Amino acid sequence: MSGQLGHSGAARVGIGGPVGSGKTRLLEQIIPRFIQRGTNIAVITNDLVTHEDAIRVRRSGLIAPERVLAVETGACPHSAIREDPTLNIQAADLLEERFGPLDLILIESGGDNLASSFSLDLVDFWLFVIDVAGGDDIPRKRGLGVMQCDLLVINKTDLAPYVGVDLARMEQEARQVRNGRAMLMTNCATGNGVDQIVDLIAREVLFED
Ligand SMILES: Nc1nc2c(ncn2[C@@H]2O[C@H](COP(=O)(O)OP(=O)(O)OP(=O)(O)O)[C@@H](O)[C@H]2O)c(=O)[nH]1
Repeated sequence: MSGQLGHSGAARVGIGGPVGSGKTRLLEQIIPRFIQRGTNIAVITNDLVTHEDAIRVRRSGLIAPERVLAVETGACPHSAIREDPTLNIQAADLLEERFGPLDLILIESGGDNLASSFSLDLVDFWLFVIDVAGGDDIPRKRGLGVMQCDLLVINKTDLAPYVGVDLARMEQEARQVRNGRAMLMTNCATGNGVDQIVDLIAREVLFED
């Protein structure tokens, strides 16, 4: 990211990745940490034809439910975060109007494939979440999400022994593919590694110390 936001209002951070990699769980881990820091936040979730993720986050009790908006993306989840992000931009503007000045809007994408990415008209910074159980060959496949995101998150590290994944090798291969760009490992079931993600967003996106 350039150090300048491409729009007025809150910083916008996207969370994308394959179905089931742990995007919503990561959101549930991130939200209380930012609230604890005093960051004024709101959330947008994208789902194909339901509002399931938004309902889950609203019910979590982690954030005031009215600060969570759902975008229904229809057939193609990545069109709403990349090709035509109008619905998401409108949702962000609405949250800003209702609760602004906001510091941060977290935008979770619907689960998609390894080629999904966020439009920079929509977000200032985006995370791509893959998981260990999805296979240790995922970084080697050099999908757009893995390559281009601002921060690659490898989640479900706790499952490595159960799915025969050599975590150190997976990490090393991901680092090679990322060519020095940010990458963190997490266990979002327990919250291990999530503090580092929050610190990185605070530093790189919110320009806090
Ligand atoms: N063991 C383990 N389970 C996890 C971890 N992170 C998420 N899960 C579980 O994995 C499942 C999928 O997590 P979600 O957060 O719903 O995944 P998602 O990426 O939001 O899924 P979609 O929205 O359907 O794309 C849930 O049962 C989570 O509780 C982790 O680090 N370790």
